[in-house]
Amino acid sequence: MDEPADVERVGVVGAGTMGHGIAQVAATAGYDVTMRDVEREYVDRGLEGIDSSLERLAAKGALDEEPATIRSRIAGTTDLADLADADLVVEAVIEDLAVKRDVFADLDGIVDGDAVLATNTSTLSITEIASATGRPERVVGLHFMNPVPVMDGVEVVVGERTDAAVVEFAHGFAEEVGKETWESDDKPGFVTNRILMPWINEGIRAYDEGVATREDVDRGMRLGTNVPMGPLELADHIGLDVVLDASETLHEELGDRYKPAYLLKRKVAAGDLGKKTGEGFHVYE
Ligand SMILES: NC(=O)c1ccc[n+]([C@@H]2O[C@H](COP(=O)([O-])OP(=O)(O)OC[C@H]3O[C@@H](n4cnc5c(N)ncnc54)[C@H](O)[C@@H]3O)[C@@H](O)[C@H]2O)c1
Repeated sequence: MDEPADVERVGVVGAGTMGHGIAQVAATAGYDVTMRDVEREYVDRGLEGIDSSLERLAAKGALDEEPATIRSRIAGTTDLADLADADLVVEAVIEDLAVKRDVFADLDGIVDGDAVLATNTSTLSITEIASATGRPERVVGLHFMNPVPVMDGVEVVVGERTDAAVVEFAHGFAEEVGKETWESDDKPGFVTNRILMPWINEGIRAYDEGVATREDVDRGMRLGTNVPMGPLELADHIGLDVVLDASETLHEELGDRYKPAYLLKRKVAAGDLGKKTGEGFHVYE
């Protein structure tokens, strides 16, 4: 099973920001999808997120099928065993190595030995996650970008033992769901977050040290470097807890130039996690 066209069912583990986006693009491409989270409430929130995103895309004329037809291909569950018949599973649970390794060990015992197991990790080692399974050659990084239905790219991350055919499969699957790809070796943060996280942390420090207002830190980078979002608004969009987890991994692996900004840690401690809690560096209505 190394051809994306042979995939019938895609399993997604985690129904949060990334998981429900991945489920949506897979179903839009015609795959049957089973999406799992730990609580029914989180599964339902993910399904609601998919419904509203599909409605928005339909209103813009961006879908070839009715939202209800796409949605009928997605099943939500709290039982990992319901992913047993998946040919590909994409994991998008919290950015915690121990949690991801547990999920992969469980998946390894549930899904067919031929199935590919992919992780959406932002910074963690594909090789360390893969070693929790008995099939490290069939484990690969499929790093989708946020928001998944909107962003054009997927980073394919190659672990120490990932089979070349599985790397090829990962590129092919991402293309099937409408994305362009690039490839990174299994090094902390891969291409994107190795470069993005220090940029965000430097934006936070610049604001904290009084270089400019938060609005002008974002405006300066938007207008001055032609990026769609400045560092503070991008951090809010990603989720400050996700930014802190990623920054801490990079700091641990790559040293002091990756140290998370003090204010980032203070905001996360206060529970101001960005758009998802209504306040991060900016306030959201
Ligand atoms: N947010 C981003 O911009 C972004 C971008 C690229 C990659 N990522 C990565 O994607 C992954 C998910 O991030 P997110 O932003 O969607 O986080 P999130 O907090 O929105 O969602 C994570 C979900 O995983 C669920 N979960 C936790 N343990 C689980 C388990 N054992 N089984 C099933 N579900 C479980 C949680 O209940 C939650 O709903 C992380 O590895 C993150 O680093 C995030």
